[in-house]
Amino acid sequence: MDAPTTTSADSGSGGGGGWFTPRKAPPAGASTDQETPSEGRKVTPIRPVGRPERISRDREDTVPAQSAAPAAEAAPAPQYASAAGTPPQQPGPHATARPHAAQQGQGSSPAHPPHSAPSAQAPTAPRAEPTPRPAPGPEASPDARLIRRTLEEVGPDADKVTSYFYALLFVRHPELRPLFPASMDTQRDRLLKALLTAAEHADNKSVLVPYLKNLGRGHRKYGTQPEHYPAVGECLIGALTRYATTTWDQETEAAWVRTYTTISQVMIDAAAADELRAPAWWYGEVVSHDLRTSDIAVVTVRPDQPYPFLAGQYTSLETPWWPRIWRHYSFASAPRSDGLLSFHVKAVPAGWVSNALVHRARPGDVIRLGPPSGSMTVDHSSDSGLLCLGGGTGIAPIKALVEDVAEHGQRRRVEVFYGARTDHDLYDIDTMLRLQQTHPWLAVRPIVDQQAHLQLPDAVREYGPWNEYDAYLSGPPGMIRNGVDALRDIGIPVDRIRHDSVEELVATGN
Ligand SMILES: NC(=O)C1=CN([C@@H]2O[C@H](COP(=O)(O)OP(=O)(O)OC[C@H]3O[C@@H](n4cnc5c(N)ncnc54)[C@H](O)[C@@H]3O)[C@@H](O)[C@H]2O)C=CC1
Repeated sequence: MDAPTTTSADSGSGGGGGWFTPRKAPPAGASTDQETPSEGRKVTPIRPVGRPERISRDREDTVPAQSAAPAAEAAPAPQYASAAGTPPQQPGPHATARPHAAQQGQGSSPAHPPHSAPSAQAPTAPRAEPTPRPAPGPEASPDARLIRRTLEEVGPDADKVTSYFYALLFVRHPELRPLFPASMDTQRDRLLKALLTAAEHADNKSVLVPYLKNLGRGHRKYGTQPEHYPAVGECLIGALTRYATTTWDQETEAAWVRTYTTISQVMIDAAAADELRAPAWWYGEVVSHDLRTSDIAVVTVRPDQPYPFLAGQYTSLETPWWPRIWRHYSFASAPRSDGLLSFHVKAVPAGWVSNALVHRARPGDVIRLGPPSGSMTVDHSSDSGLLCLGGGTGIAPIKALVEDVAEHGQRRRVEVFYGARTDHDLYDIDTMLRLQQTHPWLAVRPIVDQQAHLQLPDAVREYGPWNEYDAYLSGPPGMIRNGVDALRDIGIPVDRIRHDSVEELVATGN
């Protein structure tokens, strides 16, 4: 599924001098346009580069409840937490728990941005728990060591670096500002964070390259073009120059330029290869909207063209009411013969997209879909059982996995633990029990916190043995974190534990 990209690991590595110049011209006719089914293509707001595909699912970034429009600069608190404490993860919204990884400033501080720049004090990325930065090992390359030294210095000023970076970007390249969401609060540090994370792991090519390819492909929907990358890189260096005052020197700058050049080339190549075979986005017309509880809806859409994906994967959605704000949701069904796609959406307090999808979307509305992503998929060459933990709306991809096993006609044991806080929150239990009735190899066990007096992961310990099972976890970050611990405790090897990556490449040690 990966694009046959050139990773260009050494592109631009001939020295820290020149800036990266995109190898490929922007694809001819590759417009950033969007079309509505009836209106033809029109210009789509784009986002230049570098938002990590952080899984937010229905736990999306939020906006102050009173905001009528996403214009305020006050930052909402994104809710998706990092999986600190879990093993390093493969980048991508799904990861196994395998313990692997997962500016031409030239010393001069750029001019201060005007005060209208994004506030430095606003909360930025989800940082539910700090993830310690891995110390550069003795085998770290000289560039990696310099980069980590910079990151260590700017770490305490992360918010300021973020604000300064965007201020620079928008002051120096005002033409890029309309390409970002009107309010930058929910997303503003994703770009920088992705770049810094990638740079930090520059030595770990086996993890980094797939991560960047995915990032590059995912950025097609924003309309990212190769010529945006130098602008971003320039401002990245500008921001680092300003805040890494004691460690920044020519050598460090050269290391950053080389690393950023490599990062951007991998992303550009991946996007270009993807362009040959898939659209940058799909339109999806809402064909049904089933309000299951006061805050959970099952939304089914019909894509405007075939949408290939695998059970267990997820996509990103943009509603017409909040342009350029994308949120991730898992496919709640295996691919269907009628091509329809379903999503389970929980409206979270002050969540922009989730509230729109739950409370506003109606049949006939048209949303946009990004490409499918994630690798929490079933290995059909194996006959191991599947132990699935689905917490809350995290049951959505688990249901898709069950359907996938059913369609492949195998008789593998599938044990689903469906966790919820109250009975009422088991909004999809009827579907799951129907599946259980149909398939003798399937067991579904609802675990309600209030009744069981224990949380979902602990309930699993009371059953088993699980040593012949592959484990799949889907739900809130805390559940995944505790679930991984619980499953490892009961002897499931970490390379058989699969779950959505709560934050790529940020887990300890990757
Ligand atoms: N909608 C979708 O397509 C998908 C959503 N998700 C994620 O699933 C989550 C669903 O949220 P809600 O429905 O509000 O779930 P919730 O907060 O009500 O929790 C659901 C279950 O997880 C357990 N749990 C929660 N925190 C735990 C912890 N710290 N340790 C152990 N167990 C814990 C609870 O006991 C409960 O059984 C969101 O974070 C969402 O991002 C994940 C994959 C797909």
